[in-house]
Parts: sequence; structure tokens; C-alpha cells
Amino acid sequence: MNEQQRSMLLQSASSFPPPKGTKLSYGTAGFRADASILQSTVFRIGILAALRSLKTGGAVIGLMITASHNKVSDNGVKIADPSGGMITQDWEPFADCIANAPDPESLVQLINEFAKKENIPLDGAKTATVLLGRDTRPSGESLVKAAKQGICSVVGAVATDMGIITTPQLHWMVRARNKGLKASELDYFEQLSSSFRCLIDLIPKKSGDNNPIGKLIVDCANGVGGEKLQVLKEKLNGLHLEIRNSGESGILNEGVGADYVQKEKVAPQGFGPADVGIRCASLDGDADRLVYFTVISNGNNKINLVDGDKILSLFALFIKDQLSILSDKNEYQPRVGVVQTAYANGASTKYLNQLGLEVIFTPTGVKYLHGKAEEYDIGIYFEANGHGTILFSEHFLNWLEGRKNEPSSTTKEKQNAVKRLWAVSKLINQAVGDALSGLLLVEAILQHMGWSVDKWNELYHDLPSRQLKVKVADRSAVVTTYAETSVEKPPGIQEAINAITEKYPEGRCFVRPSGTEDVVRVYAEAKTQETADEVAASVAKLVDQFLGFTAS
Ligand SMILES: CC(=O)N[C@H]1[C@@H](OP(=O)(O)O)O[C@H](CO)[C@@H](O)[C@@H]1O
Ligand SMILES: [Mg+2]
Repeated sequence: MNEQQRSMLLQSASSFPPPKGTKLSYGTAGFRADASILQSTVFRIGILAALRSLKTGGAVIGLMITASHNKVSDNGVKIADPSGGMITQDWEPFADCIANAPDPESLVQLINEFAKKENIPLDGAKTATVLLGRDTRPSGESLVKAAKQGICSVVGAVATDMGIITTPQLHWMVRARNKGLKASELDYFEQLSSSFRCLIDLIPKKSGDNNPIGKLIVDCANGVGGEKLQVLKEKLNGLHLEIRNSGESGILNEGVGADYVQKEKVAPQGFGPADVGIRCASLDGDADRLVYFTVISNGNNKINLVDGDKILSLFALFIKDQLSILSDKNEYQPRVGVVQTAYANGASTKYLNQLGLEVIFTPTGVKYLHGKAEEYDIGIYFEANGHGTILFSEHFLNWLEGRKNEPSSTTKEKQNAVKRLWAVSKLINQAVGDALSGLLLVEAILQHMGWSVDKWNELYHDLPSRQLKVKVADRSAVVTTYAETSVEKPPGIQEAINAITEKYPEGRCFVRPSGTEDVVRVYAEAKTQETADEVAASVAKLVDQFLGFTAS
């Protein structure tokens, strides 16, 4: 590190002292905490983003300021790698170290050591580019400033502020920029709307109604998704859409949004008896999660939830159908992989297996699911909470392109299947799960099938489930294994969980420390809602006994 670089870092770091008495760590999806203590972390992650760009030969890196579905007073920061995916996990320990460095000198020392180890040129001869985005949180503006100061204290680094955008839009832009593709926000909307239109135009014509499934009402969590969906709506006339909770009056994520709807299984604010039977959807605060639901009549705000597992099942079914139209005995058979976590409802896994699909499990967090899905020609991944996408390999897309240009001897049906798969690969975000592109794909498939939301929901029946959170003294005391389905530490707790679960027909239960909140999560499934609730409550009590503040 030359002297100019060193003094720039020392000087800017002195304006960002780390919060006292708090240890921050790069969790399931970046750093998250009360926004008031994040200035220093975001500044330092700005530096990291610039270093990452230098390391990757000047590729564009993304830095997103968001705390997704968490409360409005929280905020967070995460990094997108050149591919548009989450930053490589190898760099997470460095992120933890610099976030917690006690003073400018130790920060600069850590950076210097890391740069040496990673061969990162810190002589100012190379350029680095970081794209910045933020959600609608009021704290976002000043945190973006902190990020910019971090980025700009690396010689040769440039920050480009994309303003208020969804998390998936930022990831999409990073990927597109690095592939030399059109990468503006307008390009994003154009790509989504044109590929959606393409899928609609390819629906086999039946007589009568061209949109048999009626309107969709979308709860936008009072977040960034509202404004963006409005732009899409104006570009699409084939979609009857009503947008609610777009943030004019309500509070971000408060009683609204995909996380609330999925976890509480109730209708979000602004929805009520007048909406009974209508197809509804919910986005989360930064629009990377999507769930559907219908309001139950006389149900006291209860809903029929159509969660990420069911979106996954719908996508898998559609892809499988299109592939089977194309399949020739002796020809290349693309490998399709379906990736879930332990939170996937057991009934969904059973259904996907019955479809003959290969189902793989990973730990919670998109960084794990995405990585697994990339191993397939077509990798479909979803968390039950509605975060997911479909990844298409270069190899598969090349094959598809070849088929697109095949002589007209193939049947019209086959040509259309090729065009549909091609359109899906353009519509669905290849960088990360994206509620807006996911919503358009769900809508296109439902119209294609001529299915109502109820028909879709009938694909299989969810096993009753319950999720609880337990506050404990130190959640890092819980260490899990086997894709988080079994607890290794503290000893004895897994046996006790098994003893409870075994008593209940179709009982399944696991606990794991959250990577985004200071809690241990408990998930339970059983044959009836009452028994699922019972298992969850008993195991939550157990967690408290082993690890709670009262535990000895
Ligand atoms: C049970 C659950 O919904 N967990 C969520 C939540 O992670 P936790 O580590 O469970 O806090 O936030 C993650 C980031 O959004 C998301 O990937 C994950 O699925
Ligand atoms: Mg989110």
C-alpha cells in the first residue's frame, strides 16, 4: 500500500468510529442492525466492495443498503459479486474483521494484510467500480454517503449511485454490466415486460377470454416494490393489477409484506372481507420475496397461503412440461435440479419427488441455494418464504439457441416450447430471487394453464406448520449439521427434540440460530395445526431451558 492510499484510508476512517460494545457479523444476508449504529460498518464495507472490484480485475461490484423485511429503524448492507450473486463466502471473515476493527490504524493494517494475501493491487494504477442501491428506509441516504466515502477512499475506485431500487434490480444491473449487456433500470423493465408479453403471446389460443384468471392485488410492504411495480404495470396491458401498500401512508413492513404474511399466515393491512377469493400477492420490503394468498371468507383475517414452495412447484411443473415437449429419446437431456431448505413444507418435497425431479437441500440463505442451483442445466431454487429464482446454464441456453434456429421441420409445438423457455430465461432474474420477475412468471404460467389461484394451491396440501422465535443469551451456542436439520451443540438438545417430535404423527422439527436476527428459530410440522403448534411450543421451551437467559 503506498503512502497516499494509507493516509486516505486513515483520514476517512477517523470520521467513522465503530459502535462501542457491539460485535457485528456478516450474517445470512449481510450486516443488519439498528440503522443508528451502521455508519462505520457501511463505510468499511464500501472499502471492501472497492477491494473486491480491484481483485476481480475491475469488474463492477454491487453494494445494497437494505434490511429487507426487518423493521424500518433497522438497516443493513450486502455485496453483490461480479456474477450478480452474493459475494463469495471466502470474503465474509474479512468483512467481519474490518467491521469490528477498533480504530483506523488497525483497520488499515487489516486491509494491508488482506490486500497482500489476495494480491490486490493498491497502487492506484487500476480502477474499481461499485454500483450502489438502497431501499426506501429513511436512514438509507446517509448510509449511502458513508458507503461512498468508503469506496472513494480506495485510490482509483468510483461509486455510481443508482438511487432507490429493489435489491434484485441492483444484482441484475451488476450482472448485466459485467456481461456487457444493457444494464439501466429502463433496460430491466424493458426486458421483464417484453419477455412477459412473449410468454402471453405463446399461450395456446382457446376460445373466449384471453385472461381467464381475473385481477391480482399486490401488497408491496410499504416498500420500494410499489413504485417499481407501478412502472411495470404501465408497460404491461395484459395484466390486471391493483397495487396496495406502496408506502404513501403505512410503515415499511409493519403488518404488511411477504415475511409477515408467510410467518403469521394472516392478511396484510389494507386487505379484508372485500378481497375474499381474489388472487393476492405480497412482496417484502426490498422486493426480493414473493408469496401469494387468498383471504378466507369469515376467516378473521386468515388466509390461504401460497408460499415459495408452491411457487417453486408451479415453476418446476411448467419447466418440466416444456422440456417434455422438446424431449427426444436420443438427444441431450438437460439436468434439472430443485433446491430447497429445511423450511420447505414436507408436502412440497413429496410433490416434487413425485414429479420425478431431483430435490436437494442446503442450509438457509440464498448464498447456499443459489450456489447449488448453479450446478444444474436448469436449477430452480426457493425458500419457503418466497425468495427464489430459476437459473439456466450457458450450456443449456446455447442448446436452446441452436434449437431456436433449427429448420422448420420441427413441429410448431416444439418451436413454441423453445421460445417459452427462452422467454423464461429472460424474464426470471438470473442474478438473485426477484419478486417482480417472479410475479410476472407466476402470472404468465397461471394464464398459460388457465388456472385460478385455488387450482394452483391444490397442487398439494401443505402439512400444518408453525415457526417460533426464541430469545436466548447467545444464539451462537447453537451449532447445527445436516443442512441445519440436526443440532450438534449444545449436547443433548437434539435427543430431547427427537423425543418430543417422535410422539406426533408426521412430526418434524428443527432449530437453528437466525443469521439476521438475534434469535433461535424453531420450525415444526405435524399432521394437524394443533399438534404442529404443540411441537413448536414444547421445543421452544426446551431451547429456552438449554440456552435461555434463565438457563444455568
Ligand atoms: C426462516 C427464514 O425465513 N429465514 C430467512 C432469514 O434468515 P435467518 O437466518 O433465518 O434469519 O432471512 C434471510 C435473508 O432474507 C432468508 O434468506 C432466510 O430464509
Ligand atoms: Mg428481502
